[in-house]
Amino acid sequence: AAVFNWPDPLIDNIDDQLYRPFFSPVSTFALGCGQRDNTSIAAEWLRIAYHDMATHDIDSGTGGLDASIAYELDRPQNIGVGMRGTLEDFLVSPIEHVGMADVLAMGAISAVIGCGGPAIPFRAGRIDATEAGPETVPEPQQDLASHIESFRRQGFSATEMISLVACGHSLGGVRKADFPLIVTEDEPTDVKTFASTVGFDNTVVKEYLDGSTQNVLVMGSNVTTRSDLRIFSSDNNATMQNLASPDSFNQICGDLIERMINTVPSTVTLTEPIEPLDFKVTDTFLFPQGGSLAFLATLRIIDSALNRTVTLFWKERTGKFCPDAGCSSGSFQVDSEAASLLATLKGVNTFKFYRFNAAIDLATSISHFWFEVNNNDGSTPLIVDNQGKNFVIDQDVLLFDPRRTSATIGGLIMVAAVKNPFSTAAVSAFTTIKGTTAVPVIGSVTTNFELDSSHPPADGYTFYTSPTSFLHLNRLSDTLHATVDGEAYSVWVPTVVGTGV
Ligand code: HEM
Repeated sequence: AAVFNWPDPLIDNIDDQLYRPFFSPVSTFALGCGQRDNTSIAAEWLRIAYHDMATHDIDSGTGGLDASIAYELDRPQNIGVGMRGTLEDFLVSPIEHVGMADVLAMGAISAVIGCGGPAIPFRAGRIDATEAGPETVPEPQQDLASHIESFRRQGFSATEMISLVACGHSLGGVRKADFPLIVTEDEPTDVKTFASTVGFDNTVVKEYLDGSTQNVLVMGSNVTTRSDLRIFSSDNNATMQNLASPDSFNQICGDLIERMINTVPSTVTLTEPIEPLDFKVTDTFLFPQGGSLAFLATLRIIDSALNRTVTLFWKERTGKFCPDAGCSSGSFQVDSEAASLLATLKGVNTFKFYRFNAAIDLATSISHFWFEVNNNDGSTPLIVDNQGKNFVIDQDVLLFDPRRTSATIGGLIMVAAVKNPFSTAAVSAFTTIKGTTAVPVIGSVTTNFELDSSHPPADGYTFYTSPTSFLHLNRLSDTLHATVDGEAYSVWVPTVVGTGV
């Protein structure tokens, strides 16, 4: 599994989206296989992942799951309200380090488990395309040879094609409004579902084999568009027979959908699978306050029956202030939070958040920190120190100041603290901003900060603030950058609400 070397905004954020419910639509909207548009949210999420991936060309190594679908929505092959609807579901989910392509891939995993299917490992690191890919999504009126060639180009054999289509068509169905030549006028429903059950299971296979299927791509009156029939029967039903066992259906579909979401351009390298982290440092803030440096930090631990105490330790950046064992502070608050469905499928039900608020000596500052976790059961306390490397604070010159930052009706007024600049520092924020319903693609903007007239210099720091023209309301994440006395600094600001943290 992927190792979390703090700070790592990519793994940090993905872990939150996958394993903390209510952090992101990704882990919540598709729960319970909830219905929408006469089919399910999950069906819409799974279909878009396939269509986005279907631009892959194994021969040239181009295309794949890269969110190019956002530029391809006007094509007939991508017709359907679910496509735009899904991108709208996810408008709030990307950040600077996590693109829409990773979000679509997480969505596919959530769709499958939300409807009772298998848990699929998630690897991160997809890169969003900046333009449309080729028009290579298979369509129902094409012949079998074209479909075999489409799937070959996407990286799947003819047998895998049969399985992947059966897996995908376990969910949802075909809309009359979008496909009037397939779901014809005489059909009583607006959506003709592929199977008689809503969940992610092999009903679509069983009903095909026993002849009771209502799948309109198998038995619809329009023979030209019976693509599922041509595909399913292309090896005399051998693959469909194999999928008739629920276990092999789950196994094969889990593996193939995993390969589907991991189909990316050859220039992209994905991380190892991201499992729930045993120990995760989160919500760290360092800023000058009342004669010292306030240091807020949280250690998230997978909950167990143990009655733990956790202590934060740190060492000075310059000079001597702390005892040899390090300065220390106990947690002031412990919160519990239920884990997401995906986490529970991996045996993790609850997280505990040990929160710290330490006052750091201003003159000697802080260079690194670590934690001691005591299970209070006689065992040796565990040291949590970023795999032996410590949690290193790389600089204290440019800091994000959450307490001087304020939320107004117009959005966030961000404040950065710069340590003792000899000359005026050039401070700016690189802000990732939400796409819109019309253009569901994330963007970014760089904003120069101004000397903060409402916060005079204090504790050896000078404050800079975002101008009122700052695009606050659409912000997804920020990195602050500054040039201070000729040196460049940056600080990653995780998505937080403005005041007081
Ligand atoms: C030859 C290949 C395929 C063809 C011709 C095809 C065709 C179609 C058509 C015409 C629809 C109806 C869409 C709508 O009305 O909104 C549909 C729905 C769907 N397809 Fe496919 N499909 C293919 C492969 C796949 C694959 C490989 C997957 C995923 C692994 C997939 C997943 C879905 C899902 C989940 C839906 C339901 C969407 C909803 O209810 O909103 N399809 N497909």
